[in-house]
Amino acid sequence: MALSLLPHANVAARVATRNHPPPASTPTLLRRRNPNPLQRHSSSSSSDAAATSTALQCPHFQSCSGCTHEWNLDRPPVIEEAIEFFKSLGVSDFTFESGRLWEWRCRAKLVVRGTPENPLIGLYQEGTHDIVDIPMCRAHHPNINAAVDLLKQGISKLKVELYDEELGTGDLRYVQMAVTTYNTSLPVSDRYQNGKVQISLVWNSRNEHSENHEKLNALSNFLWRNGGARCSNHLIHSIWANFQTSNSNVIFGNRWRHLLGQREFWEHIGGIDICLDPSSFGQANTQAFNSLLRKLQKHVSYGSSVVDLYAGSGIIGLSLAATRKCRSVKCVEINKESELSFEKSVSRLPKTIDSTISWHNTDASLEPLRWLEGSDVVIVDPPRKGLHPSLIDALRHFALSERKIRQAPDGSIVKMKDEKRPWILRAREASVHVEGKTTWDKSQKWPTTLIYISCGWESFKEDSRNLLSSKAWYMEKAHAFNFFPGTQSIEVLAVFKRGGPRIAQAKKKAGKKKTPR
Ligand SMILES: C[S@@+](CC[C@H](N)C(=O)[O-])C[C@H]1O[C@@H](n2cnc3c(N)ncnc32)[C@H](O)[C@@H]1O
Repeated sequence: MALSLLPHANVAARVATRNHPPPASTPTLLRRRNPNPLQRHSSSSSSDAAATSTALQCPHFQSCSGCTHEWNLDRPPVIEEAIEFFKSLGVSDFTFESGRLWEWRCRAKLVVRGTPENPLIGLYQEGTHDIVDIPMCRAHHPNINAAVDLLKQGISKLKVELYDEELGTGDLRYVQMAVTTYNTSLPVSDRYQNGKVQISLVWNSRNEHSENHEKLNALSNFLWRNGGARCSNHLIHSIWANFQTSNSNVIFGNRWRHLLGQREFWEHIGGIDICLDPSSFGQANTQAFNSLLRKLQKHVSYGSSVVDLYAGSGIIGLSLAATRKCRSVKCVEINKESELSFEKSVSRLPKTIDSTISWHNTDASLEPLRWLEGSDVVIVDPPRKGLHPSLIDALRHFALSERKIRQAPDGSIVKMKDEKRPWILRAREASVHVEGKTTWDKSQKWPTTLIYISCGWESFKEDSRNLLSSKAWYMEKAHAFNFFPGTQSIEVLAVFKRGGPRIAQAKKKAGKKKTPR
C-alpha cells in the first residue's frame, strides 16, 4: 500500500477540505501489519498530527474490502493523476473538494450470513464469498452501525435463520440501511448526527404470504419496539421487506413491502425536498452529493432546457428546475421503480416553478438523439461502466451535423421512421408530465453544454477521449468530490462545450479583447 505523506503544497489544483477530527469514541487502533508512517518517516509533530487527523483508523481495514486507503483520506491518490489528465485536456483550474472523512456513508447494502447465535453483517472479502463482519465501520453513519447491532440482537433472540448460499436455505439474505437527515424540528447543525435509518430486509421468500413470513414480522416488530419512533433511543425511520428467492448475486428481487414506520423517506438536497423509495438509486454520500449539486447549478444558465439522462429519481433535474428556473427538464431513467419517488418529489417543488417537467422510463441508449433534441444542456450520470457507445455516437453526431440541422426543413435530424415497436413508442411518452404555465418557443435546438457526472474514473477518461477526439466538444471545467473517502474512487463533474479547441481559443481571445483595461 502506498503511504504518501507528501505535502499538499506541491499540487497545482485548488483543494478545499472540510475536516472533522475523529470523535473521541473512535478506536485509535493503527494496525501493526501496516507499518505506521509516523514511524517510517522522520516527521515533525505537526505533520504527525496532520497525518493522524486524516487517517482511517478502522479496526476492519484490510480484512474488509470497503476501504483501500488508510492514510490521507482527504486526498485519494487518484487526484494526482486527475490533475495531469485534466491539464492535458487544457483544464488547468481543476478543483477537488473534500468534506466529511468518516461517517459519510448514508446508504449501505450489507450481506447477512453466519448463524443466529453468531450473525455476521458486512461485506465480502475481496474476490471471495467470505463475509467480513464490520460492526465498527468508520465509513458508516454511526446510526447504521447502531441499527446493525440491533438487527444482530433481533436475529439472535428470535433465532432467525440466515441465508446459506450453497444450500439456498435460510431467511435473511441482505440488509440495506439508508439514513435520512431530514428533520425540520431539529437545528440544522444537529440533523446529520440524528439521522434515522430506513431498514430493508431482503427475505428469502416469494412474498409476504410465504410460510416464513411470521419470522419476518417478528423481526421487524423487534426492531421497531427497540428502535422505533416511541423509543427513547429513536433510531429507525422505517422497515421494509424485499422478497428475493433467486440464487444469483442480484441483491434485490422485484417485490417490496413497507412494514413499519413512515412510508415516505425524504431528504433535503440540492435546494429541494427529495423522496427516495428503497428500490430507487440513492447516492451513498449525501453531504458530498449536495456539494456537487451546488457546484453543478453554477454551470447551468437560468431558463435553460435540460435533459437529465440516467436520472434515477430525478434529483439532479428537479434541483435544476427549482434553482435555475429551467423552462423545461426531461429525465430519462431505466428503472421503473424510481417513478413514484420522482412524482412525490415533484409534488413538493415550490409552486412558483414554471417549468415543463417530465420523466421517461426507458433505456437512454435507445434513440439517444430523440432525448437530446430540444435541450440546451444535457446531463449524464451513468453507472460506473460509463456511457453507452450509442449515446457517445449521438453526442458526437449532432454536434458535427450543425449545418445539416440548419438546412433540414423541420430543423431536426431525428429520422421520423414509422416506429411500430410498442416499448419504443411507450418510452417516447412521459410517465410523469407536468406542464409549465408559460408557452415557450419550441423551435429545434441541440445542447451546447454537456455535463458529465461520473463515479467511474477509468470509463470517464475513455468516454472523454472519445467525445473530444471528434473535435465536436471541448472540456471547459472539471471538478472532483471526495464521495468515497478511504477508497481510490472520486466523483467527477466535467463541463463540456460545443466546438473544437480552436473555436474555444478564439472565443477566449475575443473575450479578452472586450475586457476594458
Ligand atoms: C449513478 S446512478 C445516477 C442516478 C441519479 N442521477 C442520481 O444521482 O440519483 C445511474 C442511474 O442510471 C440508471 N441507468 C442504468 N442504465 C441505464 C440506461 N441504459 N438508461 C437509462 N438509465 C439507466 C440506473 O438505474 C441509475 O438510476
